[in-house]
Amino acid sequence: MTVRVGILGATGYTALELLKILVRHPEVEITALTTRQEDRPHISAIHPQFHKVLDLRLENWGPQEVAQHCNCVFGCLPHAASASVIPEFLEAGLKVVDLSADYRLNDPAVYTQWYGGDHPDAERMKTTVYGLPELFRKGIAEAQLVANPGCYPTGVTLALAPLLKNGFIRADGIIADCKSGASGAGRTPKMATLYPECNESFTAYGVGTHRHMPEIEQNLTVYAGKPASVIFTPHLVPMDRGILSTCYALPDNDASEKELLSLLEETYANEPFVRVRSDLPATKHVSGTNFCDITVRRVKDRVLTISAIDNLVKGASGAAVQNFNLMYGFAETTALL
Ligand SMILES: NC(=O)C1=CN([C@@H]2O[C@H](COP(=O)(O)OP(=O)(O)OC[C@H]3O[C@@H](n4cnc5c(N)ncnc54)[C@H](OP(=O)(O)O)[C@@H]3O)[C@@H](O)[C@H]2O)C=CC1
Ligand SMILES: CC(=O)N[C@@H](CCC(=O)OP(=O)(O)O)C(=O)O
Repeated sequence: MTVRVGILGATGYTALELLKILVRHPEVEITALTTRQEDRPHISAIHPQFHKVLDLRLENWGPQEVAQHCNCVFGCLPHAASASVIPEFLEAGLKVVDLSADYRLNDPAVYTQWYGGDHPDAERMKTTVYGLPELFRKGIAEAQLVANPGCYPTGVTLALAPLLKNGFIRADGIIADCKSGASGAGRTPKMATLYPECNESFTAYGVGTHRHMPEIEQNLTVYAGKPASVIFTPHLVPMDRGILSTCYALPDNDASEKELLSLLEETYANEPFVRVRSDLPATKHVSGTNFCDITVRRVKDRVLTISAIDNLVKGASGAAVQNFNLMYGFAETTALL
């Protein structure tokens, strides 16, 4: 079965990473790439990586034109822009993997608090499946719309959720200290990620105000069944890609470091994309891959987790293809290993 696939916002970084994966996917034909540009640029003019690989032009198409060419779309648009078009694709019968944050939270009041304004599609957001297969696989296969997780929440949630669910850490007092490469901010120019601003510099941002804080709390609360409270602080690191997350939690039992590690190993024993390690993860070890590497340590009166992902792969486009594979009944690892 060949799925005709479209990518919305094809000039950006997550789209570039999706294309790299999808051109190798045996069950995919890429049939639509969209941009707001009017001049129908060839894909190789936007992403020169695809010279002699993909012969397709980007189109300034609306949902109806895209729907005529596709069975499935990946939404690589900014927040809000995504929710303004996704309902039309769903009504036209397409499947959608949305990489934006628009359908990740399931409480419209929390959305309003963190994103401002009312959600334009509030009823749908309440029930949209959150696409982190390792913890919420049930439901993805049957879903028409999957909300792909945020990059920071992916690394933090995979590390902490099993420890919380199994009573190894407390739900209060969790700290997530995370560092991201600049591609996390997208290709659309922003002051903070201009080369002279971020090169040879290292800064925190969004302290106490970042929208991934409620997403992390929602994930932990839903998975563990305990209301979790997390202080999340992101940092911008002068590297292209990768996220390293160091989390600090209060223990809820007397488990040794070995027992903590064993729990994570057992939880993820059959997961192709989570590697529980006794040594320390690094962004270089996962760069360009769909892996999340995790370790856990017991230091004084705290449990520490350290996890590494590539923000553009397991934190975005790799996870999106993992979800796509589940939605279409393909082997979950297709085009990803
Ligand atoms: N970068 C990352 O690591 C991650 C990103 N995400 C999310 O994925 C989505 C895409 O991110 P990314 O690829 O990095 O972003 P980019 O800034 O690289 O690309 C965004 C794309 O959206 C299009 N676009 C921008 N503004 C609008 C608008 N108002 N209406 C319609 N189209 C618009 C642009 O296309 P054009 O200008 O050609 O029209 C561009 O191709 C975002 O929601 C982001 O938050 C999620 C996880 C990780
Ligand atoms: C370095 C950097 O700027 N990172 C982005 C994370 C983007 C992302 O993954 O998430 P969303 O899809 O929720 O936007 C940020 O902090 O906004």
